[in-house]
Amino acid sequence: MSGYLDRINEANDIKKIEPEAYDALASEIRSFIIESVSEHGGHLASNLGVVELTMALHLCMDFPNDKLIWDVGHQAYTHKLLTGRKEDFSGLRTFGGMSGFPKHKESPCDAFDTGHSSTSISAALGYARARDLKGEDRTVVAVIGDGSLTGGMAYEALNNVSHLKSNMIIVLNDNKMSISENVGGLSKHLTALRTRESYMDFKMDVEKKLKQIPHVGDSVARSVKKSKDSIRQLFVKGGFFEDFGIKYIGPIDGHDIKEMVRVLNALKRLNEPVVMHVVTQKGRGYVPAEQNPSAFHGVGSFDIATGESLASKSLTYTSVFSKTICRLGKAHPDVVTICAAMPDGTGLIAFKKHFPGRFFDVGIAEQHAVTFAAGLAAGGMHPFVAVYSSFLQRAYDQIIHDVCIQNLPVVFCVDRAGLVGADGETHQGIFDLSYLSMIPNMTVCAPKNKYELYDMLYFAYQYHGPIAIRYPRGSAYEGFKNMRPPIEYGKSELMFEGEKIALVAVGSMVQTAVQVREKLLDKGINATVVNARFVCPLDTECLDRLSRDHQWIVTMEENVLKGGFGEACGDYLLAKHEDVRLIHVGVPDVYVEHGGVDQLKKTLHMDADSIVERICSAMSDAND
Ligand SMILES: Cc1ncc(C[n+]2csc(CCOP(=O)(O)OP(=O)(O)O)c2C)c(N)n1
Ligand SMILES: CC(=O)[C@@H](O)[C@H](O)COP(=O)(O)O
Ligand SMILES: [Mg+2]
Repeated sequence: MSGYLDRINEANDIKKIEPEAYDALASEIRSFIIESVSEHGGHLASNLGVVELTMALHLCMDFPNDKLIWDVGHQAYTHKLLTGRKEDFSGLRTFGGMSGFPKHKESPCDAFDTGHSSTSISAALGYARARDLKGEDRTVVAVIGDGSLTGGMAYEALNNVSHLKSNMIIVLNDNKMSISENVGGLSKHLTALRTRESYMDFKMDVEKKLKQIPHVGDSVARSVKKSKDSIRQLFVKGGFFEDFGIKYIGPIDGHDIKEMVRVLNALKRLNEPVVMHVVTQKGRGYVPAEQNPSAFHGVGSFDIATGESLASKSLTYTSVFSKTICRLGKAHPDVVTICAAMPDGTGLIAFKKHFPGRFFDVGIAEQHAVTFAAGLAAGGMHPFVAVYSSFLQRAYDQIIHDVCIQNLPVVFCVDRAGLVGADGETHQGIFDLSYLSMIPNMTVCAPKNKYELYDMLYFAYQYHGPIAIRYPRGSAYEGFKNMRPPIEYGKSELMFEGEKIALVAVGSMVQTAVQVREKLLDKGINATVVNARFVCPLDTECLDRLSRDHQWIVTMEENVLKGGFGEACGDYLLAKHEDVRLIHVGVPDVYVEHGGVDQLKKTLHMDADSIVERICSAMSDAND
């Protein structure tokens, strides 16, 4: 390998690389990304697809003055490499190491932090307008994928872009894929744009027409005006964007650096917004990812030679949900399922296979997913919306306005609830207990193990109102198989009866509570353990009983403390039982960065050892 990548130590260094070496640099970048991701895990296929596009953008932009905003941000690895962060890949997505997403605090070249989809056009428009208002000179570019363009926010932004007419470039990175197959009318429209005859005409014509654009010389204003007319000839008429009032150019080969550089340099001189449609191949340069981009969208460590995962395979809560929802679907023809572009991640892919007519992937459109579910429920179906906790944040008003006020029977299957690990602060599912349990008519519950998830899903089908079941990413706990009393609405489960200290835990923290109990037993303390099961409504009868028999009540949840289970218990108990002493274990008032879940729990003092230490020290303080 000739070490072109080694010559890139900071932003803009790519401009020193001779054009004949661009292909070699691209292939070095690909090898580097494949190696890093094979070790640490990460978003492989999307990153491999945008190597040339990122190089072209870096050749035309001046960092950090110019602003490049990546939608979702899962495809920014080449951008990180080209802005001097090669060494940081040794800590990619690990605790204290480099994030897998753009982070302004990591580099001034990361203009805007992302993680959730469809925000880039709004943010870029904000940057462009701020530039105009302040009289600054900078290029602003948003890069949005075809999947992310299914999100409603993108259209709200395009509507505003069309109105404000600020100078900005929207690069539409079309790889014909979301995480899974892209869906819907937009996807069909992009296919039409890609395949219409003018694409070939455009490719043949582009060089000739660009040559007609005069160089920006002494009189910038005059030549810009002239060049605008020439550039205008390149735009293709009649597509969605044109109809929306925004210029459209493309489709352009997203692996042809020189062509993209020529077009970008021309577009920079325009004084209005433009969509540049590039076509890329997801997973390019790594055969297993090219063949199965969905499987290599987000991966754990894997063997480069075979593409086989090296991560240990265990039964996940997602797969328990997946199997259970299929059983429910078979038994009950009114069961319908909805996901927002996550059929694989949520485990609905099996339901789709068995009941294609009752499965709906609505694209990256959580808001629509929830109101669509409300409509289905109003129309007599029983919808199960499977969604990640952090993405459900998008649909807050829809949960209240469309589901809960009407008390409709929608089941929210909230996956990735709690700490998710390597994706970090944008993806931690640590707010749902707070944001859901404050809504009137909403029921919120969390299973302690795989059996309880099964039982809760069946319970949710019988229950006729809005109900959320939240469960974590990763392995399903298989312990306490024999502790399986039937689910009773709003009732907790007494698992171990002790004295003095009661540990009242939610979902994933039940396992930790039992570990705490064992460690306390070693110290001669026999603590009670209660599995809360329901966060909303609270089992106040149980809380009354516990506060009569115990001096300490320790609440435990994988959720922010603010507005969470502990706070709700505290509000109830302190009003009624003045003597009871409370300890609340949960996520403090901070954003939790990326890292292994166990490591994060230690750092947040949510692991069994830290909790025991805290209990012992609180007890000894109280005795002093
Ligand atoms: C609000 C929200 N919902 C879901 C996701 C999960 N997600 C991350 S990337 C992605 C697909 C994006 O597709 P596209 O924009 O085409 O990018 P590609 O991966 O194809 O490069 C999805 C659904 C998310 N990040 N944010
Ligand atoms: C970028 C993004 O939002 C998704 O790809 C997410 O990283 C998937 O997370 P899981 O790995 O938990 O499915
Ligand atoms: Mg895509």
